Amino acid sequence: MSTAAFQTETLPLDASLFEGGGQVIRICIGLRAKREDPGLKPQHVSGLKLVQNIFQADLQGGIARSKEIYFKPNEVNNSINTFIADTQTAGSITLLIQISLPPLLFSAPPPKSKLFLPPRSKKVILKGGSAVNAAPPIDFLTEIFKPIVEREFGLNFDVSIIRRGYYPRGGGEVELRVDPIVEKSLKPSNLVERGKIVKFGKQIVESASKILTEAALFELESIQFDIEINTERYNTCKGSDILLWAETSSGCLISGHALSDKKLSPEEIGRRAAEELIRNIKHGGCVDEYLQDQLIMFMALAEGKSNLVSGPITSHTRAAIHFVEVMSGVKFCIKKLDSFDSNVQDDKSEDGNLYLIECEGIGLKISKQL
Ligand SMILES: Nc1ncnc2c1ncn2[C@@H]1O[C@H](COP(=O)(O)OP(=O)(O)OP(=O)(O)O)[C@@H](O)[C@H]1O
Repeated sequence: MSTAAFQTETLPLDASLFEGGGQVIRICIGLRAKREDPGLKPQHVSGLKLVQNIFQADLQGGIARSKEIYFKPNEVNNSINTFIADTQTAGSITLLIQISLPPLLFSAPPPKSKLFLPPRSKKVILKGGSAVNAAPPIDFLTEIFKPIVEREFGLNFDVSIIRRGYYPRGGGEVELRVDPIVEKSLKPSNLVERGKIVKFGKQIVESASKILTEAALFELESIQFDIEINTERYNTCKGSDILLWAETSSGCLISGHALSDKKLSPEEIGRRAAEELIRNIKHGGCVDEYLQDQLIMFMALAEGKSNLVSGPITSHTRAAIHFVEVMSGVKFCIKKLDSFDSNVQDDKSEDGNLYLIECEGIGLKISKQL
């Protein structure tokens, strides 16, 4: 494997820097420290164990509440094609996907002969919560993250939702199937043009209420309403959530989400999702406040220069940039854009807080061993 600038020596990492959350573990198998309840949560342990299995890694301290871990990856375990990760709780399934997707993309053994056979896809069965607080809901993964990373970076994976599951019971199940990439790198992304909104979409999982949807749509009327709305609706008796998104003429997808909460009325939940979407539309960037940090690792792994125009830089993005830089040697540059009118078109940034995030990726590649 061409590991370019990737670290091969033992690297001590201080996971209390920046956001200091589970995101740090997912990026570089570090630790979450700057939290009210520091140490590993069960869902982080499940993620670590999954990656430990993929890499046949040496893992020490991989237990709940641990404040220090040692992780040393070895060869990819190519004798297993289906891995299983079960949070045993309503731990987020999508955060398990966040930790396992990059390693699975580069998990194929290097081809040994000139005769090139595509590697078999890897499957992971994931169990836990499909929409939980402070994590991507599964619909964000399928409707926003997947189409953007597949198009921008040239990778492929499939996600099948077998069952949805909510806090506190969990019980959700998702199958992830990843096509490992061999003999090529990820291509660099170029998300700089926001374009005009051409479509709104919404995905609703609800146990009872139509009010939730109506409230969200009412809120959306304040921005624009003469466009097609694509609705998907699912019924489940375990919980509800709503994902709204806007699609633009240049192919950007921008989301707003809210989860059911006993303390909130359905109107309030619908309104929150719409407010989040409107906030993310108004800044004029090409991604919402969540996709922003989720693209950083792929930008660093791709071959060549990636550009991303986004709204205000989140603390998750700053954390992702810091740890990705430490692990890969890639340098990110963030420039404030004073005027980017030609790219913002009808949706001008409210406060001019548009930023360009750039980096020259390392072009990680699994190459032939001849
Ligand atoms: N509504 C949402 N839509 C899409 N992505 C989301 C949403 N809410 C949170 N995320 C993403 O979930 C990830 C959360 O990372 P974070 O480190 O905060 O989580 P964590 O593992 O639960 O850690 P901790 O428990 O320490 O907070 C980030 O990548 C963030 O962008």
